[in-house]
Amino acid sequence: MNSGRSTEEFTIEKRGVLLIEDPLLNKGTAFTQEERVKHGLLGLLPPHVDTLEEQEERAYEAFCDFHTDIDKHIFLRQLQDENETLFYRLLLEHITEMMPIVYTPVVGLACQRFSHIYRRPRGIFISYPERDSMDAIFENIEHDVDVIVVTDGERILGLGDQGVGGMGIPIGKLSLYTLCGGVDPAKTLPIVLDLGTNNQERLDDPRYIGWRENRIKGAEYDAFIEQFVTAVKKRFPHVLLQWEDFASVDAERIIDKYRDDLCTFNDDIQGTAAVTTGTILAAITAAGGKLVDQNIVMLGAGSAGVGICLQLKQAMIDNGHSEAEARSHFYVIDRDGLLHSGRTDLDPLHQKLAQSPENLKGWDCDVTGTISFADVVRNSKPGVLVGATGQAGAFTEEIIREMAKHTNRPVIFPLSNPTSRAEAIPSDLLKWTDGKAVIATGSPFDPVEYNGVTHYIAQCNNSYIFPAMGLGILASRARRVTDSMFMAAAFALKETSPALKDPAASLLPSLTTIREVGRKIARAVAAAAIEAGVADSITEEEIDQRIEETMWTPEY
Ligand SMILES: NC(=O)c1ccc[n+]([C@@H]2O[C@H](COP(=O)([O-])OP(=O)(O)OC[C@H]3O[C@@H](n4cnc5c(N)ncnc54)[C@H](O)[C@@H]3O)[C@@H](O)[C@H]2O)c1
Ligand SMILES: O=C(O)C[C@H](O)C(=O)O
Ligand SMILES: [Mn+2]
Repeated sequence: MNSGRSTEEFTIEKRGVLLIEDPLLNKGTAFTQEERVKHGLLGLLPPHVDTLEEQEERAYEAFCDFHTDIDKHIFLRQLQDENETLFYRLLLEHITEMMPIVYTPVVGLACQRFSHIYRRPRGIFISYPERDSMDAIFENIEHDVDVIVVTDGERILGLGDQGVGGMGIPIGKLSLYTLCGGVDPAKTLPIVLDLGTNNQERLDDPRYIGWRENRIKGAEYDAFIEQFVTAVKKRFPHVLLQWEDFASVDAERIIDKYRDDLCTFNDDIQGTAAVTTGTILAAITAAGGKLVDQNIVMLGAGSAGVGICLQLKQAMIDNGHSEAEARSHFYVIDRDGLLHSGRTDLDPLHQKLAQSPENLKGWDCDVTGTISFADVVRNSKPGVLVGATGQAGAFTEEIIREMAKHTNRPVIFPLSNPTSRAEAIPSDLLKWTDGKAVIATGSPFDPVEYNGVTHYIAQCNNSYIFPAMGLGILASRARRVTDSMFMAAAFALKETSPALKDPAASLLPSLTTIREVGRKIARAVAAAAIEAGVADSITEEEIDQRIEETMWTPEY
């Protein structure tokens, strides 16, 4: 196991104040007397020598003294910038309480308030006017990097364009790479591409610390991305590059262009698809059903919605169904209603999910024009309903009651983040379905009591996938990221579902077991990478050994 890092290795160069100011090396009050003498720390620290446990207890006490989520977030981010070992130890001890503070939903607020709560830099900022200095920017990063998460800040959760404030997302996602996937924090790099913002509130804010211009789009945008990918490949040829929270049209174009060019994936498309496929499979299996017997309604046809449906469709095809047969089970709805082949406005990607007119015969509405969400639910009688719209309240009482009329265990996933953007809240869904709904949400929700029964709400968030994906990729040294690796991750996740053993349990395992779940998914991902020929062949034992070697644990 890769635990802590040896002070010996690093302190050759860093002594005294510089050592204490490096969050990757700092131990604060836990530097031993011997280390204090050796590394020029005498007098720079109070006399008592703490253990990591004592430091963690003090930090937790301080955390509890903050009463708002944003203050708690600021405290934890500061701790991360002071002492990463302590930060991760604290998070591991209190993962259920603290993950929502460093990640979804509070990270959304932190992005909105980024320019106001800013303390010190982390990662790299590449702004449009500095586009010709990318190589110089990367040269300023002196350490090895295994994983980059990059955003351009245009679609931050369901909160829209946050410009440079989007940096909160790569920082939060990489914290989870370490917390959940055991990736060494010293080998991670958050990046924001600052191509301006069209958010007028940010542009008008005197505190805004991004490039104060409207967004660059079109050919200039594509040229900038090309420069970025070229610079990444030059400086870190083997890095895993994760794209996060780009506007749908850019997200899809970018991943299509670069997926065979370096080790890369888009989390909103592929990570979300895998977690949702795994969770839906768990829900259906727990209810004794089969995927191919389900009609699936997807509200929202952006990165997440399309990614999810394409992976589920592939899972049906892998199970022996024809493409047309598999497609007939999906009812995907965008702002203009159901995607169907009678529509002339569908791009090639959406055409892959368009319903054929034959399948709409006998519907009680006009099927030649706009077919609404209500029309679709009433006529298709879905067993599964997923929301990825970013629109709070999009799952109305009327529609949910209609769905519940036709199925015993309606599977309902309002996946939009943060909490304020959920398509419906679990307590309403249980009320409207008289306790029958099987629920998973994108943001965390407390368990709900309904008629004396406690319902545990799974958090169907790509956080169950991307950290484990990273671990599997690093352990197998995969050179590319294939769809088959995401399919393997989805099936491995499904196998960890507590609901498979106890239908009353949550669909997804508790966060307290996340590192164990991550190991299982990583094993499956590594095996799939070898199978796909994008990693060199090694035995299962070697995979396990590499996973343990890669896993970093917060210890001094
Ligand atoms: N739980 C997770 O792991 C997870 C992962 C990715 C995205 N998300 C969430 O999903 C939401 C969407 O993300 P995305 O990347 O797909 O964004 P996106 O902008 O690519 O897609 C949203 C789509 O929803 C459509 N839409 C909006 N309102 C609608 C309505 N009333 N009816 C039908 N369609 C409507 C939009 O036209 C757009 O196509 C966000 O809130 C995001 O936070 C959750
Ligand atoms: O960030 C999250 O919580 C999940 C997802 O990537 C999103 O964009 O909503
Ligand atoms: Mn995202």
